[in-house]
Amino acid sequence: MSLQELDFHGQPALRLALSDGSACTVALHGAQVLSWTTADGTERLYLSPEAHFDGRSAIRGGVPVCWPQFNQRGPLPKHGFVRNVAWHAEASGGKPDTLVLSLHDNEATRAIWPHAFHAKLVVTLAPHSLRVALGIDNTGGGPWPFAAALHTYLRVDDIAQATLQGLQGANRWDAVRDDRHVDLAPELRFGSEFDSVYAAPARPLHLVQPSGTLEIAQSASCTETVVWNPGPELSAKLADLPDDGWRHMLCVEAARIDEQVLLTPGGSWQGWQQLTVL
Ligand SMILES: O=P(O)(O)OC[C@H]1O[C@@H](O)[C@H](O)[C@@H](O)[C@@H]1O
Repeated sequence: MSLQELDFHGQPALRLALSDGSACTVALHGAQVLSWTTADGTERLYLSPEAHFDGRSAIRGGVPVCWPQFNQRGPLPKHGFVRNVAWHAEASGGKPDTLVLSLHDNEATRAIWPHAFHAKLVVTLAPHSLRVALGIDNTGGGPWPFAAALHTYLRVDDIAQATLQGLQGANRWDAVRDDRHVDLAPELRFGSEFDSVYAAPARPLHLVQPSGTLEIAQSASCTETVVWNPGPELSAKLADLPDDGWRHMLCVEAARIDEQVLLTPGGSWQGWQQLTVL
């Protein structure tokens, strides 16, 4: 087990490694997990080779934390502001397999969103799994609502050969077509822009590829699962993604969107996503 501070493309980051050889790297900027490798050396997360590491922009890849707003559903910057600011490393309370990052409201956050909060991201590494948990405390004097998402970019060998299973029967809002329906497909395949918000099923999803299967579980407090792949046209338009980036990634996000959380003073909320290599 080892914990190392490092410079990752000019950004301060922490790297946690287990004795079996698995490791994860988390940037303080956005408390963003940027890499997760299992003992066999396989990278499980997608990080764009054209991502911006300027200490302001959201980093394209890994696990961006979207809070307190999802996407453009509100007046705040897209996906909220915590992915655009530096968090702090905290002691992990004697848990050597865990990284803890923390963000308290400050002058800069209150200029964007006038509320007192403490956000905590707890990243727990095990030989075949990675768990990312977002905790939110209301440290102010009044209640406020929020949405949230752990916007995970999963690395895929070839999107044409990947399927996502477990969403059959789930209510879906297809954002590309602005269409609501129950998804009847036994498995999802990808080839063009895919952007949908699903009512999260109770059971984990499976990302199935010829090289193996990844199980994706999330807390019941995350009531939606977002599935996003930009496809070739949007990929070509996104400055921080290579034109063929869409072939190597699939975002499967543990989210809380439609019914926002209303957190009262002193109240706490937690949401998590767990990835397990089967
Ligand atoms: O480019 P951003 O701000 O990181 O957002 C990426 C995507 O994030 C997804 O969660 C949304 O469903 C998409 O609509 C959005 O395009």
